[in-house]
Amino acid sequence: MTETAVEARGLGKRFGRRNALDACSFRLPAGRICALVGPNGAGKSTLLTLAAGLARPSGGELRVLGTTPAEARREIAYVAQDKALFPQLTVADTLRLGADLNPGRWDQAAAERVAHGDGADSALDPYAKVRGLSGGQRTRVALALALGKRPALLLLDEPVSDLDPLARHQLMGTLLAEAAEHGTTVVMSSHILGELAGACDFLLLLGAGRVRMAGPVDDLTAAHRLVTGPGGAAELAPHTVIESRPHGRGQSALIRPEGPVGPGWECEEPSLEDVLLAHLRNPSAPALLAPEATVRDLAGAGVEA
Ligand SMILES: Nc1ncnc2c1ncn2[C@@H]1O[C@H](COP(=O)(O)OP(=O)(O)OP(=O)(O)O)[C@@H](O)[C@H]1O
Repeated sequence: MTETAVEARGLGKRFGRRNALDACSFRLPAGRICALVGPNGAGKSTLLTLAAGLARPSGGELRVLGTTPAEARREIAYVAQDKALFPQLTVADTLRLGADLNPGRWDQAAAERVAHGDGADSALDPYAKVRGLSGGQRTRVALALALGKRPALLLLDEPVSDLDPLARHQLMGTLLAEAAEHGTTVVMSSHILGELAGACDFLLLLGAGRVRMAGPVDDLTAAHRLVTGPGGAAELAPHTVIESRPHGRGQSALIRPEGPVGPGWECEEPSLEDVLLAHLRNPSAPALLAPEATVRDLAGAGVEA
């Protein structure tokens, strides 16, 4: 097994004159559960499509599981936003198709756990046709197909947006268990920031097609401080200020400290959601790549970080 699940070097994808991805360089170590975050149009789905081998980059390079996405396809499962399924098949037939398409690696028990959940209330009728299922139920069938394949890399495009809270909770638990037991790498795009913190240990934040932040969640939150104090914004000038706003008679800010913060400022470590919201509100904040997310010998590759 390679120690790097996904590695992008100067990756670009253009649609006409628009850059959906532009000079993206980052590394995702294997076995991580990576949240892929960014505003609408940031390039998340484009990146997942390239990683799944369903489109080709316009520039740069993308390596998946140590090879090209096309070569790695057997090891990859991808659930797109539109959850493409055969509407005329039943749930049971869909899972049987998954077994037929993945001989020697299909895990029926894992697929059924995802499709039917824990509670009797949420269990899907195996004889129900896909076309008669609700959006969230279809999502569960698509996720069951993906997890039943026992992929080394699981790419999920907004998997939780239409799941009920119990199904979301179960899915997050399943992903954590898969990563722990089988070393599966998961990349999951989502706008539901509050739910990512518990499940994801790695983050990739995109903005306007560029990498704005990448690295282990703990390292990224530890690199920031939420500060509140009576001073003016000028007092924070030595630090990288991601976002600053008036707070009572003083100031409250999210910063990347470049040394000790002056006296009088209350300092605390922010949550992942605090860090993400501040970066989303300030698209021009300087990018941050943790060492673990940095492509090795990038200079040798002639690519800008
Ligand atoms: N097939 C396509 N043809 C033309 N432009 C496209 C195509 N796919 C994506 N784009 C453009 O590329 C940019 C990135 O789109 P993408 O779907 O990757 O964003 P996203 O981060 O997944 O957004 P969202 O959060 O809304 O799902 C957008 O400006 C979009 O309009």
